[in-house]
Amino acid sequence: MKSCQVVVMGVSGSGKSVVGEAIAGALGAVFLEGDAFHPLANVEKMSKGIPLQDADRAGWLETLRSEISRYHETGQSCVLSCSALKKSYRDLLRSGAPGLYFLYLHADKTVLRSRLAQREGHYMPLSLLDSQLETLEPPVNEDRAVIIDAMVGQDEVIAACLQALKEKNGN
Ligand SMILES: Nc1ncnc2c1ncn2[C@@H]1O[C@H](COP(=O)(O)OP(=O)(O)O)[C@@H](O)[C@H]1O
Ligand SMILES: O=C(O)[C@H](O)[C@@H](O)[C@H](O)[C@H](O)COP(=O)(O)O
Repeated sequence: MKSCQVVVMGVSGSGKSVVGEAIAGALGAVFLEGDAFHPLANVEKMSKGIPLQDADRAGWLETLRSEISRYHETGQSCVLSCSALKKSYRDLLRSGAPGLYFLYLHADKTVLRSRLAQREGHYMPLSLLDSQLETLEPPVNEDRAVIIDAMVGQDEVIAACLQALKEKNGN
């Protein structure tokens, strides 16, 4: 199987973490939880309901870029969950791992709100969803980026992601 590096992207509640972990398992790839790489200052901000700005995200994205770069350089597969809301953030990640795939989990606000309202044990409050949606630049017509309908059941979303990678990368 050809190795690949993949980012599962989308706003809070779209399913990046659960879907990312599942597809990493199916591919025999390492799963990298993007949220685990935030500096404490970012977590504190988000916990207080303060949206992150470009400057807050810069160091975090740089860390993620160097993480996926290690996998690219050693020819190992990894799946990273990361909101990657703006094209400039995605381009930064691409610079660390040429050929990087993006799977964008798309869901509408009503679905996202209800999922976040039910999610437990996460620092990200529901109140930040609006700013996430305002900041989001969907990866339309971007190289190796696939838009996945994430409003269906989790297993269907995972299957659609794996199918997309199979078509693009032969996995
Ligand atoms: N396709 C889905 N259908 C129903 N619930 C889902 C689906 N995908 C994710 N969830 C649930 O929604 C919540 C948010 O998922 P999560 O993976 O934490 O999203 P993100 O990492 O994008 O913020 C979790 O409680 C998760 O179990
Ligand atoms: O699981 C979530 O709710 C999200 O992943 C959330 O934690 C946030 O989206 C990012 O970690 C970083 O913040 P930005 O999306 O504002 O860059």
